[in-house]
Amino acid sequence: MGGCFSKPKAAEVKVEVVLPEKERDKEELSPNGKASPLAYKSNGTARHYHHEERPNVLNPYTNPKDVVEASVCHAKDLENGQMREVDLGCGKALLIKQNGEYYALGHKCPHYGAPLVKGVLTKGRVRCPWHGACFNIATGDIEDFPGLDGLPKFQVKIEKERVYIRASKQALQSQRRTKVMAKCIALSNYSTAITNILIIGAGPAGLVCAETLRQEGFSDRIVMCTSEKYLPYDRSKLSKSMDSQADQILLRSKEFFHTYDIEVLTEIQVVNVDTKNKMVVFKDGFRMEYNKLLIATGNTPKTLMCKGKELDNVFTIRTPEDANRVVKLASSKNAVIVGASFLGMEVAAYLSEKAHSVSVVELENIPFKKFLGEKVGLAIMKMFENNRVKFYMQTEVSELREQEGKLKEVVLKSGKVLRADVCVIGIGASPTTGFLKQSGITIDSKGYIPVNKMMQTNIPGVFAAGDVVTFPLAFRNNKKFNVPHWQMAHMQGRIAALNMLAQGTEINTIPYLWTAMFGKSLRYAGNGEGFDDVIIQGDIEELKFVAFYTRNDEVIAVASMNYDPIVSKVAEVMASGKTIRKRDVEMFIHHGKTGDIAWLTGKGS
Ligand SMILES: Cc1cc2nc3c(=O)[nH]c(=O)nc-3n(C[C@H](O)[C@H](O)[C@H](O)COP(=O)(O)OP(=O)(O)OC[C@H]3O[C@@H](n4cnc5c(N)ncnc54)[C@H](O)[C@@H]3O)c2cc1C
Ligand code: FES
Repeated sequence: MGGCFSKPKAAEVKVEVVLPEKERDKEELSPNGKASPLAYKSNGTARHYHHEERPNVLNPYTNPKDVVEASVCHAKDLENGQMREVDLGCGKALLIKQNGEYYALGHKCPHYGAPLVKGVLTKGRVRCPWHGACFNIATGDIEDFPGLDGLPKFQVKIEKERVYIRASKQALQSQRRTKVMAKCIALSNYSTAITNILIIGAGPAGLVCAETLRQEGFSDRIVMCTSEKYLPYDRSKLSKSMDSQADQILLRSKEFFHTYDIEVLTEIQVVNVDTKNKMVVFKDGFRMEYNKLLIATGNTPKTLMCKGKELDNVFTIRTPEDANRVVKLASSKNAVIVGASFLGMEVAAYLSEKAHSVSVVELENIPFKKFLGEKVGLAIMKMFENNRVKFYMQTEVSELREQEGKLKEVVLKSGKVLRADVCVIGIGASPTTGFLKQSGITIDSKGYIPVNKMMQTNIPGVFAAGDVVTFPLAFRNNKKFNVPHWQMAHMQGRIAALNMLAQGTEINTIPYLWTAMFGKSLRYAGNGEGFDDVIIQGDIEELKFVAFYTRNDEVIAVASMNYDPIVSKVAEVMASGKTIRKRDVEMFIHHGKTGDIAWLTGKGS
């Protein structure tokens, strides 16, 4: 077993930290029903923080040298509902006016640094134009994902009709704020075998769950385990910047986990979960008892079933090593990608500059046809062909041939033989739930764990989140979907944590996804499963468009390229509970009549 923490001491005391449900409800919710910060003691009682014992937060305004105050504009320069990037001399801030109030926050999205001024301002929050993270304008807190941190919040005052911002220089530089978090106070509990919260999986769902627990003041033991050898990292980069080393894409540093007492056990695989005895069994025989459990084991890439599938130089992309090795092997050589999935196409795009040849083999006749429709799929295919990628469509692999133990050729059912020094398989993935067969946790026919809106499984105290679940998607009439996106895993991890603390919080988010190929990003919000029409605005040939996916009379998803921030706008309308009608979009696009969708009139950039 590897780990962020050294192997813990032997168990001495078993500490019961469960609150009776009734008491929990009373303690954990303030009279107005909102959560308040709690600390949990190891004797099983819960208590609110005393002011002076809240985890250390530096007051940014104590030392005048660390603070800058600047007049940034005239009060009349900003209308209600407007945002503006302002310069304080040693850094910029985002100034917002809403309902007559001014707010100042960090101006860059802490996820990948998008300029939030180009995002979407709605009631009380701003949504990032790139991948849809949302920030509360009054607190800077992150309310929807991706990303882990919130925005720093700055002081604003109006004096003689001028707007002044007072900000910590350090916060202006960092442009991010990690939320106040509790630490573990259950000192006597560091046993090998007992934890309060056990999280299986150290992807975004697991990590956000652990962080949310600490943010909410949970101060008992949290153990997160992963079969990989790294602390949580940004897996979405593996197919977009394939030569990234693991330490360049870590989501949090080792020090972070130490500081907040989140134990991460690496290279350790859970092989069985005994829900009756609240215990998990690891591959090496090690056992650990838990009080509450999160299953966030993601999915496992599918492999080919044909001859030669186990050859060297045949890969699925799951770890930094996979990605790094593919880049090395493909350099000036022949690469074959099987499956025109998001992953396969991102890999093909990345390798097209490095490899001698890149071929994509796909069962369908057009890439992304089911997901994005024919027109968008064809336009993307053309972009690939213009970049030297060759497609072999409506066929599949019949054999992978070797020479001296290494891949040499990919033989297609169509009879075509492709020279191949490396082959990447991107034909989908299945939920990693095989180890749960004996657990009593319900698994559906496709291997997913069905959960309710609170991420609860059929077993009390056992939660599941991320790629491994199906859950009721509120905006699609609570039909159960599996949504294997980076954003969704974050949100579900958060909801699971809140409900481990009995906060009764239901998931209500709009799925948001992105992909990047040849320096162009495609953004997507909603859930287009079963769409029956696509309405496109813009220039699809130039890849500057927005596509609305409709079912009956309703817009159920939107995709765009070079048309920001339209997808974030649509996501905000959907998040507000409003239905976007197909006829309104058509009226707007064909006749320029905005009617009910005036929000759409700010065209893309
Ligand atoms: C190459 C690639 C690129 C992607 N790009 C994008 C993108 O651009 N946009 C997007 O929205 N999504 C993208 N995705 C999807 C996104 O990464 C997933 O939706 C997300 O990682 C799911 O998070 P998760 O926490 O559910 O699981 P994962 O991130 O898959 O993590 C699962 C964790 O469980 C652990 N685990 C599994 N089984 C066990 C076991 N038995 N015992 C112990 N530990 C176990 C694993 O080691 C891992 O730590 C991409 C995925 C891949 C593979
Ligand atoms: S840069 Fe803002 S969500 Fe990604």
